[in-house]
Amino acid sequence: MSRLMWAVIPAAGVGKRMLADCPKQYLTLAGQSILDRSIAIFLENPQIAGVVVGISQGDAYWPESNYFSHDKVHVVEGGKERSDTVLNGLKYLQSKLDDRQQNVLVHDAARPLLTQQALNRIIQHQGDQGAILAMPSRDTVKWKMSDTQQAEKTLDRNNIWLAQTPQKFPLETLSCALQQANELGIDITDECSAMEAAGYQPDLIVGESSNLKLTLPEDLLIAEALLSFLSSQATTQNEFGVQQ
Ligand SMILES: Nc1ccn([C@@H]2O[C@H](COP(=O)(O)OP(=O)(O)OP(=O)(O)O)[C@@H](O)[C@H]2O)c(=O)n1
Ligand SMILES: C[C@](O)(CO)[C@H](O)COP(=O)(O)O
Repeated sequence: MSRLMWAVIPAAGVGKRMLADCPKQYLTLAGQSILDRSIAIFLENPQIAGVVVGISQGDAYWPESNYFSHDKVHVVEGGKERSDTVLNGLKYLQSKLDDRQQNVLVHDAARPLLTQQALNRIIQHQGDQGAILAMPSRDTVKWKMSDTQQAEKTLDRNNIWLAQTPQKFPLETLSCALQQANELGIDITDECSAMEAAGYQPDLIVGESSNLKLTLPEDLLIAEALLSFLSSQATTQNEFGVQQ
């Protein structure tokens, strides 16, 4: 039997673009907080050992979570940037795990609609340079001129993939790649960027368009609709997506 996997969930952002009166991970979707939904997805998967959540210092909302004192949920302090929060989570795992090169998953708290099918796809993926969930672009993609609001060219969309989470990498390699990117001042918005900068070529696994990152106020409305769509699908499909 393969070893159980750890997940790091960065949840220390302020959600500026959401324009809400609390950090967006504490807004509720059908009665449950976005953060609790994200944590629950991992705890419900039998291949997950535990979850490390990055929480801001003095976060007054976290104690209200259903997972505040759950034995499989461990908390680390959030950092200034998302990558700093992730690094804190990785450092915690490095101090806890014997095999420091075991694969770990990193997933945004702000993506509460990840399905078990997509999570299983990335957990089961075999490959030595890591992997991420991503979606092929379905739009025509323009490259904008740097100085004006004009199109300079059209990119080949076959080569454009939009990054999602979870992203899966060997613990020590990812930690080194993130630290190196920090030291070199490279702008890192996901783990894969750090790995690319360190010379790796992670695999792209097809994600799901429903695995939305809740960023803007209107995303909440879309998420409510997707949630009810996914719930109706779940009652008619098994974990392999087969109609029952
Ligand atoms: N210093 C930070 C910044 C972000 N995050 C987390 O990283 C994920 C993805 O980031 P994003 O969607 O950009 O969240 P925010 O930074 O909160 O949003 P905004 O940029 O609108 O402020 C979120 O789960 C967020 O809580 C984090 O743990 N630590
Ligand atoms: C990691 C991520 O979710 C991949 O899409 C994303 O990079 C998070 O940060 P963003 O820069 O706010 O999209």
